[in-house]
Amino acid sequence: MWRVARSAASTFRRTRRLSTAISAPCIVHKRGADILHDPWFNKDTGFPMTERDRLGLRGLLPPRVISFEQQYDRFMESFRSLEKNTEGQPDSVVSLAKWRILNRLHDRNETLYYRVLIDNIKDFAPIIYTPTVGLVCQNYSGLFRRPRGMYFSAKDKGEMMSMIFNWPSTQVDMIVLTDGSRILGLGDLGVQGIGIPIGKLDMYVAAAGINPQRVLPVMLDVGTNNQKLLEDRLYLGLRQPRLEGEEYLSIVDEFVEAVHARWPKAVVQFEDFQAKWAFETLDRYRKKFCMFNDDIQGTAGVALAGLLGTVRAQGRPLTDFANQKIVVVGAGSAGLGVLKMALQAVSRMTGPSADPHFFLLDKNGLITKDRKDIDPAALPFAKAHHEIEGLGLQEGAGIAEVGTNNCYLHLSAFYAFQDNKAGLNVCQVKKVKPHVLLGLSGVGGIFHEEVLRAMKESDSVRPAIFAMSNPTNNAECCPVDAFKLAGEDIVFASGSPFANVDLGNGKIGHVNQANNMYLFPGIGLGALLSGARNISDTMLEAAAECLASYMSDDEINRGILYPSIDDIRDITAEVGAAVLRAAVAEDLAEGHGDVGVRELQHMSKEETIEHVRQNMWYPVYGPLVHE
Ligand SMILES: NC(=O)C1=CN([C@@H]2O[C@H](COP(=O)(O)OP(=O)(O)OC[C@H]3O[C@@H](n4cnc5c(N)ncnc54)[C@H](O)[C@@H]3O)[C@@H](O)[C@H]2O)C=CC1
Ligand SMILES: CC(=O)C(=O)O
Ligand SMILES: [Mg+2]
Repeated sequence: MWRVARSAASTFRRTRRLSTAISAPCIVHKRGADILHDPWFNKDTGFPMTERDRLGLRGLLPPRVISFEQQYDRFMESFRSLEKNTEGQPDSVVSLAKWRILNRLHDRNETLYYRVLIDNIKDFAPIIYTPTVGLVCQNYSGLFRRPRGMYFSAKDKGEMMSMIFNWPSTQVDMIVLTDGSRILGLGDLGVQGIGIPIGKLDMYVAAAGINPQRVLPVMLDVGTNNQKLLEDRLYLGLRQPRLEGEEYLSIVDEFVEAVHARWPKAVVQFEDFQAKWAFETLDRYRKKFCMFNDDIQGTAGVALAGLLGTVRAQGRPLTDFANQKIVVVGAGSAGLGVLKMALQAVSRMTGPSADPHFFLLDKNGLITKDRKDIDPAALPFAKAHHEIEGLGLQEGAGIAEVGTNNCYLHLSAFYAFQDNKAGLNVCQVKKVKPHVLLGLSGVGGIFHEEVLRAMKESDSVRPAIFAMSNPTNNAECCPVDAFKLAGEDIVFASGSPFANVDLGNGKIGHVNQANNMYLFPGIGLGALLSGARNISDTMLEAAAECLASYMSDDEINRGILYPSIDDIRDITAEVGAAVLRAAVAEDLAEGHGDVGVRELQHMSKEETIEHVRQNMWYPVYGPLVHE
């Protein structure tokens, strides 16, 4: 089941470029300046003379034709000089300046934008995705110049079925939807959360090769409970408290039905909903539509793949996963999603009477069966009295009012945090001696010095620390401190990117990025190309298994749990194929385009991967033909 082999991945990017160098003509319904102002078709100075004649562009551009490669180089030169010119300025200023220059290109010329994004994904993902996207959302109303995506608000009730036809593209394959209620670890950002669907869909184009003309970022604005935003005169969303209960659900229902009516085969990804609505909407729609919740389900698969990797890194057989003591800090949509999938994995390994060693904490500390008003979703992971009394633990152990006084990157800041002894009760880590400490709390710096030092006493020869909260400032700890305080042998992963740590003597502490970006593009693409009626647990497990088995033993031994982001298209092709095959095997597939189910059924695994690759869009200037 858990294959350990690397595909012929590294050759993929090169061959893909060659194979798409000649692209099919694209029909445009516009002429002249309208084309120049349409980022889907615009080539700027790259329009050849024949096209300038055909499309009424002669005279609207300077006479010299500049090649795609020259345009690419010119953009990269501008980007590099911006980097140079902003040297020494605060990180937030530099990050926003980089986001602006990329966003301007996105607004003007999508082909060039996606080419620079794909070719420089390692440098640009932190700008269009976490962490900078968080800053962009926080400053959205001020940064706003042009709309992107669609906005459905509580004031649009009864109108959504007609509004959906305002979207200019005839076909939509992927939709990412948020209500802005829990944006990364930044809380309720109301309409400003639209930056997240935009960033996620940029990753879909870059990683899964979804055609950018077929993606739709959506904001469902049902109000906000963020007082600061409600009082901000520039705030662009509805100035009203969030809708609740049936009122809220009726808005989501109406939107989902409108989408389904126009694009019945579109895959809908729910993103960054507060936990109660994340679970409720997943439950409500997952059997009716082809949808998934990325924070619950995508994160779970990525975390599980990483957790299985840590078992391999300990030199243990994968079945030893059932014996791992895992402390999860954060019992929201992400933390519960991870534990649910981990429990399923243990059950597959040991049978239905599985008794995993999971400990779950939320802001009120350790969750036990004594908890009053326990969240039903947390109940399967709540500890019974007899399970913890021997450890000297009790309900709420580790309870503390944790300030969100963020302390990252610099050890001195962490030490400052120690003055506030609140936070994760170090005794728990000392008493449990976990193999894995995994944070999905959204609370920056909560894995403070004492906690990290206590991980040295872990029962594992290779303890793992996953500080998965985003963006950077909300990470539970930074890798420099983790390697310094918990020991050089740890395996480390964070949700947002950090640099590897130089441990001296030529040794490197590898920093993994445990982010759902390694799975959601493949889940969406596999679901789309299979034409799945819905996205089942088996399809999600197939995605996680594929990621878990992608890394070689040598990489795992070096603490490398996930592929480089440079290989994101390759891993996405494999994950997409695994999801597609699972959909076919489960009889959920209906086929896509002119490839029917029977054809999908007859594809070998390698043929499926190749089929997925061949269906990835790649940015080149194709000939434009006026209708
Ligand atoms: N790396 C990745 O791929 C992903 C990371 N995340 C990150 O995970 C974080 C949480 O996301 P959700 O679960 O959706 O949020 P959520 O709001 O649903 O859950 C947060 C949980 O943390 C708990 N918590 C808050 N303060 C705490 C404290 N001091 N000690 C212990 N627990 C505490 C809360 O009680 C709650 O159970 C966010 O920062 C998000 O960015 C989420 C999804 C994917
Ligand atoms: C990565 C992601 O989905 C989150 O932090 O919410
Ligand atoms: Mg998310």
